Amino acid sequence: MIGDVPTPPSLDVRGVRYAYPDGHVALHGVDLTVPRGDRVALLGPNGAGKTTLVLHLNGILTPTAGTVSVGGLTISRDRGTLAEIRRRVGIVFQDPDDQLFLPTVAEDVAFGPANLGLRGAELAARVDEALAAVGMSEHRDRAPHHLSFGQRRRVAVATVLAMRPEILVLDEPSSNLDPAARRELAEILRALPVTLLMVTHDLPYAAELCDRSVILDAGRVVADAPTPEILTDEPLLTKHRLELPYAFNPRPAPHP
Ligand SMILES: Nc1ncnc2c1ncn2[C@@H]1O[C@H](COP(=O)(O)OP(=O)(O)OP(=O)(O)O)[C@@H](O)[C@H]1O
Repeated sequence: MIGDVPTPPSLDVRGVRYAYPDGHVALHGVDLTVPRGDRVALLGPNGAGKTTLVLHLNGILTPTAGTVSVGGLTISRDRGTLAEIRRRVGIVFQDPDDQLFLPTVAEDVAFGPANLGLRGAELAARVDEALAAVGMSEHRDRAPHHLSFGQRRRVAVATVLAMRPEILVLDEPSSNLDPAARRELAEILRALPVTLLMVTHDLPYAAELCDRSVILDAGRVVADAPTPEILTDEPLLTKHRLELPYAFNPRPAPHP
């Protein structure tokens, strides 16, 4: 019966190994499953392989061994499959200016769904929905380069949301934001009803947004546990060059 078919995970990475052309092995058999609706932080020191893993999630890199599936669809070099994977995996890169290149905010947000063939009212609805989700509706007719960095990052998130992705992948979403913009973005991300994988060095951000954290080090998953458990394991953090800011409490008291 159709009702009994289990929902495939949003992301299923199985035994992914990757060697760069110069022979450097950046991933040594990574397994990572993210069920639909989960929010996972991907932590790890510089050079751990986080970016290399992210570049596998929409087929920019092809694993030397292993598989990556998104919502049950396994990535292959087939053009139709790759196009569908790129719709399903919304990656927000660290520099919003890599994702914004049209004269207005609304045009940038419309670009992806228009490429999917959406037009007219359907396209307009996608743009409205994505801009509303990141609180940027009133800036729709402005030039992206006239916005603040924090606003540009929110628009970059909207360009990806407009594709209605299966999973939203964020690379260092809190980097270069001032404290207010950092908090505003956290509130926006918390309210989004999407599966989320967030690469970050900002451990309090992981604690705020993700129930679960995974540590990658030297191309291997070395920990995968509830975020409060990871952030209170000082030997684990030290071993993998992760540091909490002074006076941060990873287990805040519940609200009365
Ligand atoms: N094009 C490349 N050719 C060869 N080796 C590379 C290439 N890109 C990255 N590497 C190496 O692969 C390893 C993983 O790099 P990666 O950028 O994925 O790490 P990261 O965890 O994202 O680091 P960071 O936190 O600094 O962004 C590193 O040892 C890096 O030097």
